[in-house]
Amino acid sequence: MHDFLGGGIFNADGEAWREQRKVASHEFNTRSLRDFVERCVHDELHGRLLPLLRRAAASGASLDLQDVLERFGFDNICRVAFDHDPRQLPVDNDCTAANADSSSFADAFRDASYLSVGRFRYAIPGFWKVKKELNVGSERRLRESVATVHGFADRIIQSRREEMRRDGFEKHDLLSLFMSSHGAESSKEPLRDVVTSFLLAGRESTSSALTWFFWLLSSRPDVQRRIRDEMAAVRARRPRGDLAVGFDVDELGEMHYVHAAITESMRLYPPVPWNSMYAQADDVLPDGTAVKAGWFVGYNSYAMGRMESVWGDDVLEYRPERWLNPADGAFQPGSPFRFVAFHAGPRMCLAKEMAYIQMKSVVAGVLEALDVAVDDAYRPQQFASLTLRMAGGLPVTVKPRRD
Ligand code: HEM
Repeated sequence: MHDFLGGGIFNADGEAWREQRKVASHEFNTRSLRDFVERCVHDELHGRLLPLLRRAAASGASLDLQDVLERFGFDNICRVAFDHDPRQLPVDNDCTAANADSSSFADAFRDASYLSVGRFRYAIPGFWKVKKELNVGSERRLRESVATVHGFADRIIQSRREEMRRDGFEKHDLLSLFMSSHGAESSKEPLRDVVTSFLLAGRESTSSALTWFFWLLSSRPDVQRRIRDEMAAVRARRPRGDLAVGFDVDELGEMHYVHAAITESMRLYPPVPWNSMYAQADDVLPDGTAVKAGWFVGYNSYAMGRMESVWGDDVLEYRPERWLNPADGAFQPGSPFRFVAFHAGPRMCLAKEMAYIQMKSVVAGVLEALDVAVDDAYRPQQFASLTLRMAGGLPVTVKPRRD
């Protein structure tokens, strides 16, 4: 993975990492970034995703919802991360609109992440190092993919530098925010690592969460009903004559049941199903377990979300209500050390709120207009790369909403 991310801002050591995380954490929480994220999600949802689903509804054609959501996620994160539009979702049926440079970047990015993870799957650990030395097979393909990704990121950084020299720090995307706090002329490699770190973190995470969510929902009309009732109640609170399309961030914040339904789905199907950390120095965990320098420490969010001792007898049941306060129906998050889908502690996901804005917008936008059906007999096979995906995708049919 390190070859792919390079030193990675989030892989830096000790003090340097703490400082970088502080800057990033501040930027992720600025109002201007929140507004920018809201705008990007709104454009991609109402300009591309919903029109594409409506076209599928009109033609009756089945489509792979996982693929569609991954394209949506990639377009979206590229805009948020560096204000670039790779156009992986077609606009008005025009598939040729996808930018060719961006498409080869998207393919290379996907290949690089799968091939990097593949290094952990060898029967002889470390065998990939031999292949890397000889530059053969998967290691040769990985080197080529990484070169494509780096070349693309370098072009983005170069053009942003030129824009900034010309127009000043005008933009609100993450790369621009980083360049403005670190200096636009700082060396290319750390900035390239910023771009790849953000893409890696944001590319498949929300699409994985949404794919499993829509599959679960397809067999739970009761949950779908409650989501639609909540959306209708939020709309009803709008001032008369306010016909704005979609929901803004404040309205999404009022949707406690939608929040619970998505969270409950991630408990059972966490987008990052396992994770591991490398100890740079001897350490002791809070429960007294000693960890030696050079050890890997892993945790399995998928297994933790299914432990009876943590969640109770109904652990395998999809029950959004477990996240709601029975008194007022408000979402109650609980400890991040219990629900670890976003990790917990100092390395917790920086973009959790941003991810929820994106996911809740999609859920509300789709369910307000459409019915999404999955064949009852369909049993998705899990495929864990960096994220938990469905091996054969999620074939769905879409219809205009009936009720
Ligand atoms: C449902 C969606 C998401 C889930 C479940 C999720 C989960 C996670 C997890 C488990 C980590 C810890 C990884 C590790 O330490 O190895 C993480 C870190 C991170 N995530 Fe997310 N993530 C999501 C969406 C996003 C999005 C959309 C972004 C946008 C860029 C993002 C940005 C980050 C960043 C920058 C980190 C690194 C934090 C650090 O190491 O200090 N995530 N995320």
